[in-house]
Amino acid sequence: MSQTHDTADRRRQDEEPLVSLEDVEVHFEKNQGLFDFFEEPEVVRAVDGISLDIEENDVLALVGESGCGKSTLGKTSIGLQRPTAGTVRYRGQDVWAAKDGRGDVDIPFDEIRSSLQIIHQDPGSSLNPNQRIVDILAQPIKLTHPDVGPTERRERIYSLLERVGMNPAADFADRYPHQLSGGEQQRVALARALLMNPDLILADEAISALDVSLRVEMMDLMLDLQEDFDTSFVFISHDLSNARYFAEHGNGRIGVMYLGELVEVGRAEQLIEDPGHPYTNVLRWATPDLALHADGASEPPMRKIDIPDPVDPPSGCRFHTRCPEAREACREACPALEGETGAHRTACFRNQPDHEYWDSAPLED
Ligand SMILES: Nc1ncnc2c1ncn2[C@@H]1O[C@H](COP(=O)(O)OP(=O)(O)OP(=O)(O)O)[C@@H](O)[C@H]1O
Repeated sequence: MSQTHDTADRRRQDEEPLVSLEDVEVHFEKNQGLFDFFEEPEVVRAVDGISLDIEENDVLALVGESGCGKSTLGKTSIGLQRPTAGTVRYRGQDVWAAKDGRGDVDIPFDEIRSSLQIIHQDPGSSLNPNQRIVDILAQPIKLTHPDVGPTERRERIYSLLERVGMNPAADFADRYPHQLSGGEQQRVALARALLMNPDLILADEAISALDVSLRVEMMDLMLDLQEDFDTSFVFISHDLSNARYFAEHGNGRIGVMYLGELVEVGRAEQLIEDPGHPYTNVLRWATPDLALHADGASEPPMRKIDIPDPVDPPSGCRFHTRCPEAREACREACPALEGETGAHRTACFRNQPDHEYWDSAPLED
């Protein structure tokens, strides 16, 4: 590639969102039982029709109840899960076209994957139990900076261990993962992700397994490092108060998922204080820490508690079977996530003053 072409490509890449999802779907075929062999396989619609941009130095906290598709969406955003439809781009490069070598590939798949890192809920299972911490952390340096010698490598590892709060580093570097607490293991996982110089880290329920007293400390650490290392974070949590803390302190957004769809995205403060989607209101009600309790109601603001089956989600708006505001129109059509990318967006007809929703009959069953 010529120098001019190279610079022009780089400029174009910098103008694109860091990660951009367009109409992304991830459908899984459910495992068949022995006697279902001749039946059509059942399909779990884990993620359906999601479009979303993640910018440089962005913070996005994804919330929703268990099984709504948060992890699948997160993994799809970092190129770990191939979507069954739609497009995932990294700086404008179609991630799966890069993987398959289709078309002009400006950014190789390996480069994309190393720029998009993950830390899991259970760091113990992702750290090699047979390696000392110093060797676990040496690997990414060897990969990204093969010229760095052993002394400098050790110095870099020690300084990063101290940066993630493992002080003095010498006390931790030669231990094995099982000799660390859960919180210390999570710090090592974070240090390992940072050594790849990532543009984005997916923290998938990364604080859920920690002691409550350590959760805020870990969120603060991730946010400090987010600034220092110029990286973006997608933070997954089933707990709205943690999502709020992370998004508010990181000056970011919250995305609310319901049955595979994104139903509301917005700045943390606005989304919590003035939710646009009735399901966000349910999450607020279910999160006593927020001290909001949806106008003090003792019952959840829902018609039904049961979660529908993601194999056969309800027609129209997927929340209509539980929504206290649902009308006939909600059973018939699916509201899109209205609004500009970056603005507060809600997928609910109630935010459209001229919608036929307002003239249709309330659902009673
Ligand atoms: N590899 C897979 N094969 C089949 N189904 C899957 C697979 N991964 C996820 N699912 C299903 O997709 C749906 C979404 O799962 P996902 O883990 O993304 O949700 P989640 O919101 O992160 O839930 P949790 O908080 O419980 O982890 C669930 O119904 C899940 O059972």
